[in-house]
Amino acid sequence: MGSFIIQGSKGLEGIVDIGGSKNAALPIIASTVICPREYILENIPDIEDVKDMFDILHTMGCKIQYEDGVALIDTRDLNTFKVPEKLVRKIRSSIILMGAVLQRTGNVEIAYPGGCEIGLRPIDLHLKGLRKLGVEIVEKNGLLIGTVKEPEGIEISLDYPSVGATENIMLYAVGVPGKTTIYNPAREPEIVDLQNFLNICGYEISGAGTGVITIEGKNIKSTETVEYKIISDRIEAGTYLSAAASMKSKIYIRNIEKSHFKSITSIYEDAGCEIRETKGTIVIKNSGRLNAIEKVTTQPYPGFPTDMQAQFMASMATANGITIIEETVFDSRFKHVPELQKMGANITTIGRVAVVEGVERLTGAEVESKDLRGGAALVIAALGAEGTTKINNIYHINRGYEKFVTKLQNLGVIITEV
Ligand SMILES: CC(=O)N[C@H]1[C@@H](OP(=O)(O)OP(=O)(O)OC[C@H]2O[C@@H](n3ccc(=O)[nH]c3=O)[C@H](O)[C@@H]2O)O[C@H](CO)[C@@H](O)[C@@H]1O
Ligand SMILES: C=C(OP(=O)(O)O)C(=O)O
Repeated sequence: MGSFIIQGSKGLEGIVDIGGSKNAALPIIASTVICPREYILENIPDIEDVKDMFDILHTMGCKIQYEDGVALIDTRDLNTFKVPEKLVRKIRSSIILMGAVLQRTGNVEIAYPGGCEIGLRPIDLHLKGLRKLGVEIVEKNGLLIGTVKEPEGIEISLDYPSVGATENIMLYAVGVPGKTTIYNPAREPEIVDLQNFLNICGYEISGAGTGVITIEGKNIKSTETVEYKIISDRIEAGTYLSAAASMKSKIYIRNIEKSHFKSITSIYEDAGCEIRETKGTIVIKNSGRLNAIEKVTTQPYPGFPTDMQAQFMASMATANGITIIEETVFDSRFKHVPELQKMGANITTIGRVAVVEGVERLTGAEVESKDLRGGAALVIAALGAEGTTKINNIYHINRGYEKFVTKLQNLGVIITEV
């Protein structure tokens, strides 16, 4: 599964270029199956999850070429409504194919999805939404079998602003006759990107990023090639920001949309970092030990993202004072805590609350990455630790970070992948 070996250092310096957003690219790639045509997608990150999504589409008959961040996808020869089970179980976004394949073929056969093990992660809201839109769904031998029966636009109110459920409903509803309205949808920038992409394809969606999304069902006949550029990854940007903030550093983070991660930058400013923005670039400077933040609670967008909780915790592990971190989005997202403790962090958890008492410095140790962001948190902890850290099981990290080793090396980090 591979390991990173990281030498603790005194600080980061240099420039890092942020790649395309994992959580925007995956549903957009999935949505190319809805309409049989060719697509040219730019800024697709070179990460394991994207490779798995390509494998799924390829297995279903689509043609894919990928080079230098550009994917050419041809979905005209999709030849099945059965989504390959093994691959579906590897990644989270595979479930979005449920809505997309149903819209294309009227049927779907799909397993429960994989992704980070950070809690229960049910898909009841996805299924409830699709059923309301006229899809019959039964479960057989662990597979979900969906058939379009009476498609009709309707009002759907989500009990929770689930990212995946919002996307799945959008992908199916684009071609459902009539008007579908989603109340309390997820408002993440990745949902706005999905709306923008679908509208360029010719569909009619409005309201993404607000509390109501409206979809006018349309039957697209166009075969014209669609070109689209994916937004940059706010969580990747936030991860480099956390890394720089954890030590005496000055780095330039390029290719970002600052408005997408205000909740992250404002917390690091409160902790004592200097953050400036010029067009598309952030300069972050930290000249001393961070100040602890009294309390941070993860929330759906525009709140502080759960996907930054672990990295933030790693920063606060050496801050001056006590930080309380509450995880409200997922029920089991503290698997990095015992690993940080092995490095000398003083963290206590009570249910979904972690109390982090900053220590002067962490020490290198052999630790294990249990999930994507927890793994990134261990890298951040290792950067400022005394001595060498070995992080095992880095598969999880490579699922979501493009050229992680090279980008860190460019910032002066001594890191090798073995
Ligand atoms: C590939 C992708 O885009 N992944 C992101 C997506 O995951 P994902 O789409 O899985 O996250 P959701 O927003 O759906 O989940 C948020 C919460 O809602 C619950 N829930 C969700 C659906 C459902 O049917 N029933 C239910 O109870 C989940 O268990 C969880 O507690 O959004 C999360 C929240 O921002 C991010 O951490 C993930 O990085
Ligand atoms: C939880 C994450 O990913 P996924 O939903 O793909 O497991 C993440 O990106 O932090």
